[in-house]
Order: sequence, then structure tokens, then C-alpha cells
Amino acid sequence: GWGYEPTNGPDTWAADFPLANGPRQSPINIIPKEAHYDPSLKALKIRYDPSNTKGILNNGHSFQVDFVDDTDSSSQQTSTVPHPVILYYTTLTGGPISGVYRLKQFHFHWGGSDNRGSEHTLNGIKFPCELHLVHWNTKYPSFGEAAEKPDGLAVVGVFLKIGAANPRLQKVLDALDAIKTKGKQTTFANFDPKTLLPGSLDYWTYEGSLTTPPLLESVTWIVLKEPISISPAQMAKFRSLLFTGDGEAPCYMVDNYRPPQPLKGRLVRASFK
Ligand SMILES: NS(=O)(=O)c1cccc(NC(=O)NCCCCO)c1
Ligand SMILES: [Zn+2]
Repeated sequence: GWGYEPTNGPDTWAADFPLANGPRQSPINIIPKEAHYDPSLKALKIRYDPSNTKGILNNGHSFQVDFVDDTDSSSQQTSTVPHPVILYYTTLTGGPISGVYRLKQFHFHWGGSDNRGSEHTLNGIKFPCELHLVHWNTKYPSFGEAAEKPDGLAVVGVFLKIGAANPRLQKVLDALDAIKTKGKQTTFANFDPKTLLPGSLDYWTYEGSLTTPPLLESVTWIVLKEPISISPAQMAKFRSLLFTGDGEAPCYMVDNYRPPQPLKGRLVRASFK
């Protein structure tokens, strides 16, 4: 299957996923001076409370923290005791999107060393890591359906830069020991992903795609201008995960990022001057 090694990495994906050379691929290099300030862009409204974290999973490409995003009773009702399903979803509204988008999961992309790892770049600069908060448009019945629609998904991207240890990441980092290999998952409760966001919600936005196969062109990207911090020791923890499963020759989970793709005439708008 696809991955990030020389034999199955981003340069090989077009063979199985022809969208790889499509008109609205992600990530891109963001050149702030070439972005257009759009005063009609609204402020992002991110409402994560009380967050229904479901679990944390090593999916063999990254690790992701999953949220309850569906209403079907089987996933919420305990098998024996039915109870009223009162669910608050974690939602994204405002910004460049219309309607309500529901958080499904967040995950990261990172490098084997601090000079690379992010998917989006700023004036050609790579950050060591990038966080993606993945939301789907609730006008569609599910994430899978939404992922096939041009306005189906909205992903908030946050750059991470090397600095002081980020206490907000600690709970995520402490769970990584339990999901070292591909396919491992563990419970992860009551995590408010809003705590991972920087002080400013200023952003750039453009129409793009998933950055991994199937590379579907269904993402409104919202990339925050302000990075959050991560320390070298915390970065080392990310790099201790494995792409490989139990019993396979171990391969460290590093450099799980796709490089920037051609803009092909797209406009990048800024929510700030
Ligand atoms: N990296 S990203 O564009 O934010 C993104 C967001 C949501 C889904 C995906 N990619 C996928 O779900 N790919 C399907 C298989 C991935 C392994 O579980 C990528
Ligand atoms: Zn991603």
C-alpha cells in the first residue's frame, strides 16, 4: 500500500490515485505577500464542548484522535442500558465555510529532524510538524459521503515550531506508548482539542484536497498564521512511533508529509491584513 518510503511515497501515488495530479491538490506553499486579504471572511468559530473524544489510533500513516461524530444509536447506546442520546458535537462554523462542520479526528505530520515535517510551507519554509483538525459538512450524512463532495470537508491546519515544551500536547504524548505499532488503539477521553489552538485564529484559506490517498478534492483548507510550540523532547516522542505493525521489521514513523503541490491558478485568501 501507499506510504512515505521511496518505494511507495508521494512521488508514486499518481499510479494508483490519478487525482494526485488534479487541479486542487494539497498541501501548497503559502506566500503571505501573494495572499488576498478578504474582509468578507468571518472569524472562525470553534466549539468543542464537551468534547466526545473516542480514542487514539496508530493508523500506519500517522496517529489520530477520534471524536464521536455520528448519531447512530449503536455507537452511543450501551448494549444493556438504553439511555437518551444527548450528544454535543464538536463543530466548526464561520470562517470561509457556510453551515456546520463536525470534528471527526485530528492528527499530525512530522519530520525525521526539525528542519522538515510540515505539509504546508510558508515562503518555502518547512516547520517540524503540522496538526490537522478534520471536519465534515453536516449537510451530508457522513464523513465518507462528505469526502466525495467539493464542499464536504474543512481541515484546520496548525504549524508547530520548536520551542518550549507544550503542556497542551502532554496528554496526547503520554498515550503514544500504548499505540507504538500500526493498528494499535487505546481509549482517550475528555480531551478538548481547542486547547491545541494558538491565541490568534487569523488564517489563510484555499480550496484543496486530502494530502494522503485517496487525495479527494473536497477540502476547504484553513491554515492558521500563528504556530504553537513543541519541544525537541516532545518531537522525539512522535518519532518513536512505528509505521510498521507488530512482528514486522520496525520502521520509525517519520517524514509522513506530502510536499507542496502546484497552485494551478488558485487564490489564497487571508482573513487578516
Ligand atoms: N491529511 S488530511 O488531508 O488532513 C486528511 C484528512 C482526512 C483523511 C485523510 N486521509 C484518509 O483518510 N485516507 C484514507 C486512509 C488513511 C489511513 O487511515 C487525510
Ligand atoms: Zn493531515
